[in-house]
Order: sequence, then C-alpha cells, then structure tokens
Amino acid sequence: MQTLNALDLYAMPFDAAAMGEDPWPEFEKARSVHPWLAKWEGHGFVIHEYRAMRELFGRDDMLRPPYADVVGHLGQEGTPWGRFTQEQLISLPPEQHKLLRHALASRFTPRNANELRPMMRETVTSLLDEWAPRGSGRQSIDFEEFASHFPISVMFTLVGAPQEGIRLLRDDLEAIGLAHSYNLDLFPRIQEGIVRVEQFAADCIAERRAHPHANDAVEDVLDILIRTGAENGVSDRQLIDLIMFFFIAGYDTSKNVLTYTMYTLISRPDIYERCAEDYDYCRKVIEEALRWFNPSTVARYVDTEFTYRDVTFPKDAMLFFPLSISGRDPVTFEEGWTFDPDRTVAPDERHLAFALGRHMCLGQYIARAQLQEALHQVAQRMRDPQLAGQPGWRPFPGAWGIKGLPISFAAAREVTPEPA
Ligand code: HEM
Repeated sequence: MQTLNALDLYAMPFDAAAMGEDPWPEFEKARSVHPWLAKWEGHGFVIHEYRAMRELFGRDDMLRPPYADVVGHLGQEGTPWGRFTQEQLISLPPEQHKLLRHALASRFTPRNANELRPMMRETVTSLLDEWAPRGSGRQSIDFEEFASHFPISVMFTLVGAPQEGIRLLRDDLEAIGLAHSYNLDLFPRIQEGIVRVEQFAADCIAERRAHPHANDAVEDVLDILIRTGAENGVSDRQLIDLIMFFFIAGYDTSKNVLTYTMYTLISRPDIYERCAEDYDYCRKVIEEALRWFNPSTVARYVDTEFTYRDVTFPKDAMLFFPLSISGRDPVTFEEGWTFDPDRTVAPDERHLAFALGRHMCLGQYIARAQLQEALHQVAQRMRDPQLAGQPGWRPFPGAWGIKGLPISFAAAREVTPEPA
C-alpha cells in the first residue's frame, strides 16, 4: 500500500502550449511511469486511465466537486467569477443540488431534446444560409467561428433572447471557458464576461415575467426554469445562476466537439459524405466523435480518504480526470486510434464525455441532438471540405479544443424547383 504523495509520478506539462496541440505523447510518457496516475505540479494528481476514471469519477460518496475550493486556490474570492463558481449548480450542497436536479431532470429527457429539433434545424439552416450560401462556389471560412454561433444561437432561442446579443455574449463565453485552464492573466477578461452574462440572464427572466408566454404555448427552457424554480422555492439569485450555467456549460463544449468533428472528417470523406445522406448515421458519428475527442478535464477533491488499487488517497487531495483523452486509452480501446462510427461499444466501454455520477451532464440529450442536426446539414451544405491553414489550439485543461480551423469547401448548389 502506498499513499498518493509518496509515489514517483510523471509531471504533466498542462501549462505548455504543446499540450493543447497534441496531448497524447505526454500521456504516453505518464503511462510509462505509472499505469494510471500522474501529477500536475502545484495543483494535484491526474487520473489518466479510462478504467480508473470510470471507476472513480462517479464516486460521489468519496469525492466532492472542486469549484468552491478552486476559487480560493486561484485567489478569486469576492470576484464575480468567484461568487458564481462557488454558488452554481455543481457547487451546491448535496441536498440542495439533489432537489434542483430532480426538479430539472424530468425536463431534460431525450424526448424533450427531440421536441427541440425543429428549432435546432431552423437555427442551423439560417446560419448556413449566411456562412455557406447555396450556389456561391468555393468558400473559405474559419469553421470554429462558424461553429461558435450554433450552440449559442440555439441557447438564445431556448430562452427566447433577442439574437442581437449573440456576438457580445459569444466573446464573453469564449473567455469564461478558459477559466479552468488556471491562467491568472485571463481573469480580468473572465470577470468582465461574467458580469455581462449575469446581467443578460437577469434581463431574460425580467422580460419573460413581464411578457409571459400564453398558457397553451410550448414551454421553452426559460419557461421551464422559471416554473420549476417557483414550484421548488428557488431564489431569483439561483435562477440567474442556473441560466448563466446553462449558457456556460453548453457553449464551448458543443462548439469544440463540432469543430473537432469537422477537423477529423476532413480526412475521412467517406464518413463525411455519408453524413450528408444519412441522418441516422450522424447520431453514430457524433457518439464516436465524443469518444474520439471531448473538451473536458474535470476535477474533484478527495472528501473521504479511500484506497484504490493499493494507493491511498488522502482527504483534500485534488484530482484531475482528463475525460477528453479517455476514449483513446490503449488499455481499454484496442482500436482506439481508428475513428469508426460503426464500432460495437460494450456497456463498460461507453465514452465519458458527459461524465458520471450525480453531476452527469444534464444537457447531454440537447447536446447530442444539436450536434447531430448540425452535422447532417453542414455535410450537405459544405461539400468537399479541405484544410486551408493550420488549426490553433486552446489550452489543454479547461474547455480544450481547436481555436481557429481555416477550411475551404464547395457550397451546395441552388435548389432547382421541381417542374410544375
Ligand atoms: C458536447 C457538449 C457537452 C459536453 C461534452 C458536456 C460535458 C459535461 C460534463 C463533463 C459535466 C460534468 C462536470 C462535473 O461533474 O464537474 C457536465 C455537467 C453539466 N452540463 Fe454539460 N456538456 C455538454 C453540453 C451541455 C449543454 C448543451 C448543456 C445545457 C443545455 C449542459 C448542461 C450541463 C449541466 C446543467 C451540468 C451540471 C449538472 C449537475 O451538476 O447536476 N451541458 N457537462
């Protein structure tokens, strides 16, 4: 038996820019020192094996979410980001979280996500009309920028917010998404963004209360949050935080997955072509894409000392789970380096993109639905995509992904009306 602190572990260079571009060789080095553990100097320990992540991450009885403690760790107490991070959904005391989650969960089912599909379809069509007009020949765009409009446009529609605010809020969400890379230089911009997103959420609620939807109208996400809040005694402060959280949680997660999927499929035209033709196949491609790449490295603190595979984890040790690279772990996934949407997935080998346990992603069905809708139409409208420059990379921990994906594509032809 050994304690965590006594182990000789590989120090992951999470702060190095090269990690963002290609993290896998570093994990290979970590694996050669210890099969499932490494460290992030100055912060904590890294669980880098799929099986260990799967067996440990969902252990809510032994681990606690880090967000409240991270604020102190980064010296951000008393700031707008600090306040929000300490009080948001994942940081709530377990009983309060359970109540709120239970109230919301019945509204975030696959069926509810399916009801939102027509709106998602319309949103992606109108974005493509702007970014890939039919009949416009060969075009060059930054696909990441295009993709960044999609989840936020969907979220705006879900809360009935005016689309004019998108550009400003998009930049704010982009900045806020970098908070968990722990780079203190970024915090002034992050604080600015939080203040604006908070004001935006408060305005959305005030506007809806002033002009409620008719009783027989289909509820959007804002109606659901306001009603669920009223039925469960949720304060206005918590309601604002919830809406902020939905924006933050749903933005660069979905955007980064869509962008990385395009990056991957540029070199797999066989799969891309099929996505244009076969709507159902897009669902499989998105599931495989979530194994292949996802943006999250999530952290936890040890709340109760425990022993796992002969290693004792002391109370208050900080642990990082790079879910992002878990799907290509060579120990579990023999063919992990092949992108294969038709692969058979055993129940204990499912991807961990949406995490596990009591904080498992509430928006997962919305995320899946919007990614599938987007991929199908993108593949129809952006034909023969090619890289038109080198992609840039966001820092590895936090919301990791591509920062700038220059591509060129042939716009789809004009639709010729059927003869009468
Ligand atoms: C591909 C897209 C997405 C990915 C990869 C993703 C990933 C995650 C992960 C890993 C967590 C767990 C965090 C933790 O335990 O510390 C989480 C939680 C959460 N996500 Fe997502 N997410 C995505 C999209 C969304 C969307 C679109 C929404 C909102 C509509 C959303 C709402 C939430 C919420 C509310 C939680 C917290 C649940 C709770 O504490 O009970 N996510 N997500």
